[in-house]
Amino acid sequence: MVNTYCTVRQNTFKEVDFAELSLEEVIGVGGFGKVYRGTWRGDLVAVKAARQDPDEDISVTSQNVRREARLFAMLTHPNIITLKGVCLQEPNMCLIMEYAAGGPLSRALAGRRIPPHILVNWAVQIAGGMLYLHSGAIVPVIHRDLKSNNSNLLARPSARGPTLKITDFGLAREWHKTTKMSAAGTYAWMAPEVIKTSTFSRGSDSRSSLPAECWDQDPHGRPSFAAVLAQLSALEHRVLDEMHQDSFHSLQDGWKLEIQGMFDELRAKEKVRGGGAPPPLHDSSAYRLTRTP
Ligand SMILES: Nc1ncnc2c1ncn2[C@@H]1O[C@H](COP(=O)(O)OP(=O)(O)OP(=O)(O)O)[C@@H](O)[C@H]1O
Repeated sequence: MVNTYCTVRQNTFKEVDFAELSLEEVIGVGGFGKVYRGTWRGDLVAVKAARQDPDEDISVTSQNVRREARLFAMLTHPNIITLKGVCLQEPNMCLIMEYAAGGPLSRALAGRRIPPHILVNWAVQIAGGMLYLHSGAIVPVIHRDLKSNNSNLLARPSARGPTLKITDFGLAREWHKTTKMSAAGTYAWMAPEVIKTSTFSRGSDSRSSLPAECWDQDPHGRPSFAAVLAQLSALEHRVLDEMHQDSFHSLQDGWKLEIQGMFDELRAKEKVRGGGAPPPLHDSSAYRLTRTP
């Protein structure tokens, strides 16, 4: 039996014995490795197994798992997925997380039309989680890969106002250690300065958000998550009282066309620069960059 607490600087994570885990099915595959639904001590959990790169020494994989676990373990917020424990037994190194049964936000958004007040509430929850990461956590953290695949619903979207949880801290970094680092993230969600110069800041996280000022080319011109949250909270009340669902959905169709146009333009520019046409946006794996620290 392992079950000890490992304290590394101020961060503590619970070490779990692999024999205590029961893995049921693969629910997704990310840059870090496969994610399984499983059970641990009677609770449903999501188990994120570390992928072992054949060209990489196992000690490097172990270091990466410890780094993600240390950072993840110090985060406590209703909109951040909870890390329950870590298995450091080679070759079964994995993170054991609270299970979000409702699936990724990307899937919920691609399905049926969601009423505007629920959409705005989801945005409020994400902004709340991001504000905590940037300003409320023991050490401020930059996520670096905020996107709809990395926001999971705790329950099915049909449930009334399900809780949203931000996941995937494989690329996240403590703020004081983060300015310039190797490119990592997902192109479609990246801030321009990250694509051009690999320079990260709190502003590069808020680029993945709304309102329109978040799209400012200058990261210093983008609002903080405190400002984003204040605007969204005010909007949440207005939407419920004033917004007619049909007019909202036709607005949404307009935005989709506008965003599609922007991406078509980007693809065309990329083609002119000689790199050939980038792959279609729905092929998100093609837009992944390396995970090197
Ligand atoms: N705690 C969780 N509960 C339920 N499902 C989860 C949980 N964590 C991750 N998943 C699911 O597992 C899949 C893979 O997640 P992961 O965060 O590893 O990769 P990703 O974000 O899809 O890709 P990448 O890591 O390359 O950015 C996603 O579909 C996600 O919804």
